[in-house]
Amino acid sequence: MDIANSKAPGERLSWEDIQKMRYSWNVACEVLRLAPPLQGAFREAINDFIFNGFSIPKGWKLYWSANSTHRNPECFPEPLKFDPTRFEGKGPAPYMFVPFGGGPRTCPGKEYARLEILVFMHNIVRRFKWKKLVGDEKIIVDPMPMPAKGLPVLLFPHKA
Ligand code: HEM
Repeated sequence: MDIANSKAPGERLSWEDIQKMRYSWNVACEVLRLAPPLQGAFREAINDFIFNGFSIPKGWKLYWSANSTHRNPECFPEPLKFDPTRFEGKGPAPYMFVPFGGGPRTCPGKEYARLEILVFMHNIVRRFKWKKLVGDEKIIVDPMPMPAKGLPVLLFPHKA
């Protein structure tokens, strides 16, 4: 809220403001951890190798899963608990938090997505209070996670 409160009505966010929105981004990361938009992707083994005692032959198709990595208690203790503080300080070790993939094929739109998410969060908090119309709405995966009923909300504009 520090950034939201520092802006005059109608004043736009600057790039510097975006860099300071650490807490908002930690919240967004925790959402991306529990409901990664892309569940994972395929790779092809370019060599024979052994992983966790399994022998993987060259040419096999492999699936890396963001979802199972993000819910692995060795990576994230109490994995089902929503806790944005996990991303404070250095945050998770490399390749434990992979909503945008990792390595040479990491999502090239990652920074643009971060910008869009933070600008959206800023504007919705700044302009509205809201009330969810479906209390315990489930998330369905088809193939991307989405609220089962489309997340209907009532928006209440703040008074100017
Ligand atoms: C929250 C938003 C987004 C998420 C969670 C996301 C996630 C991902 C993931 C997991 C991959 C696969 C990485 C891999 O195979 O290792 C990917 C690839 C890709 N993403 Fe995104 N993405 C997002 C937004 C965007 C945006 C905004 C753009 C473009 C403006 C974009 C463009 C791409 C492209 C072109 C690839 C293919 C890269 C390659 O194969 O080399 N993404 N994304």
